[in-house]
Amino acid sequence: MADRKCVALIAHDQKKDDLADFAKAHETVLADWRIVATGTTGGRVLDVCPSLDITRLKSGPLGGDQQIGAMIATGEVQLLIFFVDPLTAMPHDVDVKALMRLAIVYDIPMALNRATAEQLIDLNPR
Ligand SMILES: O=C(CO)COP(=O)(O)O
Repeated sequence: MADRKCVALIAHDQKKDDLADFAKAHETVLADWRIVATGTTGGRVLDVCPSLDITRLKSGPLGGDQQIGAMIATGEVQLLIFFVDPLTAMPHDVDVKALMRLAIVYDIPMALNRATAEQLIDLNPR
């Protein structure tokens, strides 16, 4: 439904289990959102929450982060939940930074770890 807000879900490889667990724990709340996700992350979340309305974009290193950044710029994404791995070098680090930058530029709520996501998921009006 077009009137539902849209959340973007992304997790780096070492954080995908954690994001899938987070999504399962908040499945009822997430069911009220439209969801976009980078390719692999979206697949992992759908494995545990098959009923969720998730649009899978490209994988992060292949442009998925940039797709979500563009959706933030056009006002299509209102919340970013991105479980970042700070201990692994990423070939697409510039894309990750660009995505975070656009979330700041457009002043949307952005959770970069689970503790913050746990706070935001309940605060945001749906
Ligand atoms: O790399 C990512 C974010 O920077 C995530 O992409 P995937 O969900 O496709 O693994």
